Amino acid sequence: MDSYTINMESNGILIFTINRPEKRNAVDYKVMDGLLEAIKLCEDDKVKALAVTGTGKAFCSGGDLSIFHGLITAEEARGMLSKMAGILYRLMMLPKPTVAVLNGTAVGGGCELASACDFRIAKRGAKAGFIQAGLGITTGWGGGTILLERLPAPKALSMLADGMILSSEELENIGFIDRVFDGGPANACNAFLENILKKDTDVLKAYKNILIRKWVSSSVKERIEEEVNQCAILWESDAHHQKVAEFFNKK
Ligand SMILES: CC[C@@H](C(=O)O)C(=O)SCCNC(=O)CCNC(=O)[C@H](O)C(C)(C)COP(=O)(O)OP(=O)(O)OC[C@H]1O[C@@H](n2cnc3c(N)ncnc32)[C@H](O)[C@@H]1OP(=O)(O)O
Repeated sequence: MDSYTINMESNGILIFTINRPEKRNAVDYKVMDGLLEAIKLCEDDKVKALAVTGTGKAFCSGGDLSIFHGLITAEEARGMLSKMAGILYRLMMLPKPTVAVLNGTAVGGGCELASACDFRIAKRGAKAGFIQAGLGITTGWGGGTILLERLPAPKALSMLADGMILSSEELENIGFIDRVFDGGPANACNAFLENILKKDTDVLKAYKNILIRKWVSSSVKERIEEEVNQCAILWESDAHHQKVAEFFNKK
């Protein structure tokens, strides 16, 4: 089974779907490469917007712990964190509208992936939370820096530091989710983007470029690199490795 699919819809939406439902769509290196492939495909003028979603009952459960648990030292973790942070930076800076379609649960790095998109819509009943703090680390893919660009600081900081998993309605109240939908993710995504898709691609790019210029001038890239380093240092702590071991021992 492929770890991801990429589909071009006739209305101009390129849909990237993580297809690892048996691991709740955890991100491994193949998924990272798939995201890069989708970002590259967005250079085509036919693509007006990018949607990111997941198969099954989860959107994304963050990094694949069965693989990344093997990264012990800060140096080992830094390579993986830095790779995904670079991808999320490119996703954030994509000069086209992007939407994360939360078909279900998003935790940890799954929330970082969602944050890197311009918009987030969630199926009613979906839950999401930046659970990293409870694992003895911070966000390590740049998601903390990105979230602080999306939400007012107190809201972003409470999501990050509380590390709570919130309901779709709570996430909408806090401003993390732009719309809660009922029914299928594909229809919801089309409906959410309907008016945007009617506009000229150059207009959409111009608006996105206003944001991109702001992020470049406020050194988002450098701030993300600092976040990666900070997380790498916490990663090698016994507290972190113990928490991950506890997740697997719960079975
Ligand atoms: C590493 C990068 C870092 C960052 O920088 O942000 C992070 O992402 S830290 C966060 C890492 N993620 C987690 O800690 C989440 C772990 N998963 C869960 O808490 C739960 O699975 C869930 C996402 C809330 C879903 O719960 P539920 O629907 O009840 O499913 P199960 O728990 O029974 O899981 C089913 C199946 O999937 C495997 N699984 C789930 N998440 C991951 C993961 N992140 N990595 C690897 N495998 C994962 C889980 O082990 C189960 O497998 P089986 O027992 O073999 O069926």
